[in-house]
Amino acid sequence: MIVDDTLREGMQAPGLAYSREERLRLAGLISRAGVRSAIVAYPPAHPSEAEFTERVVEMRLFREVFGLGRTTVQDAETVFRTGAGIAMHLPFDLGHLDRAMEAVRYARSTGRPVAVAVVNVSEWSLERIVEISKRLDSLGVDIIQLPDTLGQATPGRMREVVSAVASSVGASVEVHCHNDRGLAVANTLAGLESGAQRADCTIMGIGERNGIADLAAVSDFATRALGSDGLDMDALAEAYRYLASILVSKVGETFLFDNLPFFGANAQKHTAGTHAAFSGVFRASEFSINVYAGRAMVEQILASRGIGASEAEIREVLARVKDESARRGVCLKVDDVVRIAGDVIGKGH
Ligand SMILES: CC(=O)SCCNC(=O)CCNC(=O)[C@H](O)C(C)(C)COP(=O)(O)OP(=O)(O)OC[C@H]1O[C@@H](n2cnc3c(N)ncnc32)[C@H](O)[C@@H]1OP(=O)(O)O
Ligand SMILES: O=C(O)CCC(=O)C(=O)O
Repeated sequence: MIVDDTLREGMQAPGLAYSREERLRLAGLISRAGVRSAIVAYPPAHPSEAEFTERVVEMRLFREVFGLGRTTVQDAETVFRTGAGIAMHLPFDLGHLDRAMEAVRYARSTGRPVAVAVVNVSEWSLERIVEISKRLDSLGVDIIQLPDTLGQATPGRMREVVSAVASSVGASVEVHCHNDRGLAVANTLAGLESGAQRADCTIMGIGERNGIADLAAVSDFATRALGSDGLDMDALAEAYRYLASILVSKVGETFLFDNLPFFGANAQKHTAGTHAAFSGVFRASEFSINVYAGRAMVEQILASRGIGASEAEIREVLARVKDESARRGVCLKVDDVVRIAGDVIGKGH
């Protein structure tokens, strides 16, 4: 099954933030193409994300709607309140696995569908991935997602990981492959051939850094080779055209080159706040700033400009950055963060 991630992962593409109207129109076009499952937003990031998720649930655009959050009880509650299924990602280190499992247990207790991402499958040992997957399976999660978060896997590695997990669990297996080495589609297809029933994809393959697997390519393969229900390609083409127009107007034509593996600059940019917080795993020091920013990202941006701020000031700057990005439906620049910091820090003196 194709799982659309354009509405959530897509908003991690460098330079992109949707307005509410753009995002709703895009959701309608994706639904009209016949996509049945979608991860639509990250509700714990900002009230606008929760509100959008609620709206998509109410509109019944997809058979399954998921909101994403961390493996914490608080994030699971926030997603639960939207009416959506609860998708959660593990942290990028394995220090607090028991706490993460408690949050998964809580999510399961709500009765909603639960998907959990065992992140970073190109980096962790096969034994560890299988062990964690079995623990998740014993808690009764519906979907175990296997993301190649850093985009470093090969098709052989995805085959190995997916076969090992799929043969050890009863849950459905979903793949989510990043494109840093240009292998997102190949790795996703390798996952589908090895026992994954579900694949996360985005229109034009957009997403964090230079994105994930392209939806049309994966859908075409799934239809031809695996006998999946096909999508309406004419309707899908309209969604592609619409997203291309958003990208050109908001990011500019440079996006085309910047998003290439190897040569483009996007592979060195982060949008996800949680990535900036794990700087030992994610090394980029350039940021695309929207509602997905976090405290660590703001702190790093201010430090790069030699601006010191207290914890409370950083939180206040972050809240204003997110509000402004959501209100204007655009990404902010580093200079905007500095301007906002000037207001916040100035106010306190
Ligand atoms: C693999 C993926 O790409 S999954 C998608 C990730 N997407 C995003 O991160 C976008 C949305 N993110 C956000 O809006 C923000 O990062 C928030 C709301 C989640 C958190 O914001 P902040 O509280 O300001 O924290 P910040 O982003 O700086 O750091 C993330 C915090 O979450 C913690 N964390 C990250 N992942 C997890 C997890 N799975 N379970 C528990 N804690 C986690 C980090 O350790 C860090 O904690 P700390 O603040 O105690 O250091
Ligand atoms: O859990 C998810 O749906 C997303 C995970 C993800 O984006 C990643 O690990 O790259």
